[in-house]
Amino acid sequence: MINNAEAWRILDDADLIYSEAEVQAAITTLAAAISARFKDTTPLLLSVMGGAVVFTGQILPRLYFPLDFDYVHATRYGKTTRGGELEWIVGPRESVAGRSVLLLDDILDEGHTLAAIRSRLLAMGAAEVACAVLTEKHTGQSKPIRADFVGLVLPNRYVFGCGMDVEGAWRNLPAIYAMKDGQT
Ligand SMILES: O=P(O)(O)OC[C@H]1O[C@H](OP(=O)(O)OP(=O)(O)O)[C@H](O)[C@@H]1O
Ligand SMILES: Nc1nc2[nH]cnc2c(=O)[nH]1
Repeated sequence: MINNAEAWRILDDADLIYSEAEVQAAITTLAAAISARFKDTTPLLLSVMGGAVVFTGQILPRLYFPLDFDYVHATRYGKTTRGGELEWIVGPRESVAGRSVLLLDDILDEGHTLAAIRSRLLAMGAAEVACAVLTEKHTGQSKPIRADFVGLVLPNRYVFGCGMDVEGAWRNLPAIYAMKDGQT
């Protein structure tokens, strides 16, 4: 992880993209839409660790339907700002077979992470896989997956806060920031 002084310098130089109040409003709106869709279903919610930890903890108490909860852990950015091969740390359990699954993640960027997780779940027999993301980045490129629920749209910059890290740091921030251009 980056050192303390470097982490503070990155935050000092960053631009605020969404305030804590804007993030909370988006999560409330998302929770209402997801609750309307799943109220008769009892889906399995799968949180994609580690970036989804904040989004998951904040949206779960706002969801108003019976649900099962579990997680998968996969990463393709590691401590860098560029995506690579997806590394599985904890895969889905066999019990996904036959289930209606809702994936929760912090960000849909190029889409490779959620596309790979979705494919694996379907190969394991999941009945359907939907995706809810706190944020989606406008990359200007086509993506291998579309999210069913998107909270906030992001510019094409490396962002952090609300579960998203910059070189391991700042997942804990309640707002969303973009790194100064040229720092990635
Ligand atoms: O749409 P993509 O371009 O595939 O990127 C999205 C993924 O990138 C981040 O995970 P990361 O690999 O950084 O691991 P983390 O969850 O531990 O931060 C984020 O949590 C998403 O899962
Ligand atoms: N922290 C962080 N993780 C990501 N994963 C994919 N895109 C991003 C991003 O902009 N920031």
